[in-house]
Amino acid sequence: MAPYQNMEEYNITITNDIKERFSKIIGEIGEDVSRDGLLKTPERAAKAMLFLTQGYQQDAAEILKGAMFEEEYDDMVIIKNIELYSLCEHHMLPFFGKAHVAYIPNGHIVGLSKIPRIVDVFARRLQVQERLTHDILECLNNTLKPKGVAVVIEASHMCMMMRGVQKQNSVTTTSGFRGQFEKIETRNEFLKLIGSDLS
Ligand SMILES: Nc1nc2c(ncn2[C@@H]2O[C@H](COP(=O)(O)OP(=O)(O)OP(=O)(O)O)[C@@H](O)[C@H]2O)c(=O)[nH]1
Ligand SMILES: [Zn+2]
Repeated sequence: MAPYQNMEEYNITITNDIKERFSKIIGEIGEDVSRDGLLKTPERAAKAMLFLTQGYQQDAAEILKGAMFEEEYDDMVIIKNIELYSLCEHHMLPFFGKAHVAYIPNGHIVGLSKIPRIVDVFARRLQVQERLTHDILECLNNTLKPKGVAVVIEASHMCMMMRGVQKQNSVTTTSGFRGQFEKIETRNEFLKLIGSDLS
């Protein structure tokens, strides 16, 4: 950031830099970068790439801290079917699916929308599904300090669908449990409520 005056200047410089690199790639795969339909493609692709990786500029803990409220509710809170789109760090191809997140408050609840927001913060980076699962889990555990937290992600990986092993129907499930969710009954109640076949 140091050589830039402000965030806007930084964004313009980065976008132009990525745009030039995409232009080169498009030429190198055998396309004519100057044909009408492709004229704006390097810039669009640069903006799309920056959108899909905007999580690097965001702080998930700060988002949670902005909407934590004292409340004596100590049953399970579940937000299920949170759609997510991420990029696998090996091929930079999308993986997408659903996250199911639960926590048991310990004096504080969090604004509901903040859970999907932090899922997006971590999903909009280069990821593996396992780390994405743990990033969400640890952020909630360390920031909200609940009695328990659980995260399940079910996702399909384009790098296994449109290339490589080319399997169209395989779904990868990852999960993480902390605190009271480490007890089998609590974990099973959560898995039952999200309709998972893991229980
Ligand atoms: N564990 C894990 N693996 C992933 C994820 N996304 C992609 N992969 C895998 O990363 C691996 C990279 O393996 P490599 O052998 O280095 O790459 P590759 O030659 O392109 O492998 P293939 O996909 O089998 O053609 C592949 O097995 C992918 O399926 C993820 O989120 N988690
Ligand atoms: Zn991949």
